[in-house]
Amino acid sequence: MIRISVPATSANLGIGYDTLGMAVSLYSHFTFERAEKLTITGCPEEFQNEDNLVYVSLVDALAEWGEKPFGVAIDIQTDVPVARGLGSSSTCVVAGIMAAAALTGHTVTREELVAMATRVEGHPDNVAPAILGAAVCSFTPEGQLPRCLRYDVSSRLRFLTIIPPYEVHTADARKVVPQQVALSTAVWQMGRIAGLTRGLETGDTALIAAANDDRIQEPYRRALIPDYDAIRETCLEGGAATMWISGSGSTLMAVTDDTIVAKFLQVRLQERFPQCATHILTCDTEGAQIEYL
Ligand SMILES: Nc1ncnc2c1ncn2[C@@H]1O[C@H](COP(=O)(O)OP(=O)(O)OP(=O)(O)O)[C@@H](O)[C@H]1O
Ligand SMILES: N[C@@H](CCO)C(=O)O
Repeated sequence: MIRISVPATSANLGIGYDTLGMAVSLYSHFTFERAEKLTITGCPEEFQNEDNLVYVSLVDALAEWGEKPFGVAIDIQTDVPVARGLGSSSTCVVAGIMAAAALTGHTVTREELVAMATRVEGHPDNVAPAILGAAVCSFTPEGQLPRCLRYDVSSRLRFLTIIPPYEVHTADARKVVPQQVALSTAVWQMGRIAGLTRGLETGDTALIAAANDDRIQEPYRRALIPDYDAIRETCLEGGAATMWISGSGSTLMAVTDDTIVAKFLQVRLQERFPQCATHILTCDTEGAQIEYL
C-alpha cells in the first residue's frame, strides 16, 4: 500500500493570474492498493466512480507509459475543500499520477510530474507548487515543458484562510475574466509580480501589500463571492497587510507577519462570519510526499 500527501495551493496570489501559486499547510492524503476492482472511499459519493479525478489521472499516466488500467482501492482523506480555490483538483491529479508511477515501478522526477499534471489540469499554477512546495512562478515556453521558478517564502508569514460555504467552480470563474487586456494593464501587472515574489521571500508585508493590486481577474471575480467586501474590510481594519482571492475563489486569503494579529483576526472573522471556516496557514516547503506502507 502507498500513501501520498499533497498540499493545498493558493493559485494566482492575486496578481499572477495562471502564473503564480503557493503551497500551504493544509493537506489531502490518499492511499492506493492494487485490488480486484476499482473502489473509492472517503470522498463524496458523487466522486466514487470511474470519473473520479484521482483515478482518471492515474489511468492517463498509465496510458502515457503504455500500461493497461488495473483494479485499485483508493481512499481519500482530505482537509482541502472542493471547489473553493485551494487546489483540490490539483491534489487529485498529482496523487493519481504519483500512484500510477509507484504501483507500476516507474520513477518520475518532480519536473516530469509537473509536466504530466499540467497536461491534465490545463495550467501549472496549482500543480507546480503542489509538487515542488513553496511559491512557484511557472510558464511554458512554446513547444516545451513548463519551466518553474521556486521561491522560498518567509517562515514569518501567516496566511489567514477564510473559506465560505459556497463553491465557485474554476470553469465558471474563468468565464468572467476578460480575454484581452490593455497594454497599460499588462505593464501594471508585470512589475507587481516581481514585487510580490520578492515580498514573499523576504517577508516584507508592506511590499506584498503594495504589489497585491490585481487588475486582470480580481475586479471581475469578487462579484462571485458575496462576502468579499465585508471580509476584506474586516481583515484590513483588523491589521492584515492585504488579502487576495485564493485561486478562482471562493476562499479569501489575508497576509500578516504577526501571529497575534492572525489569531485576533481569526476570532473576529469567526464571530462575524460563522458560516465560513478559517485556518491560519503557513507556506508548505516540501510539496507532495510518498510513503510505502
Ligand atoms: N476528493 C475528491 N475526489 C474526487 N474529485 C475531486 C475531489 N476533490 C476535488 N475533486 C475534483 O475537483 C473539482 C474541483 O476543481 P476546481 O478546479 O473547480 O476547484 P479547486 O481545484 O478546488 O479550486 P482552484 O482550482 O480554484 O484552486 C471537483 O469538481 C472534482 O471534479
Ligand atoms: N489560475 C487559475 C487557478 C484556478 O484553478 C484561475 O485563476 O482560474
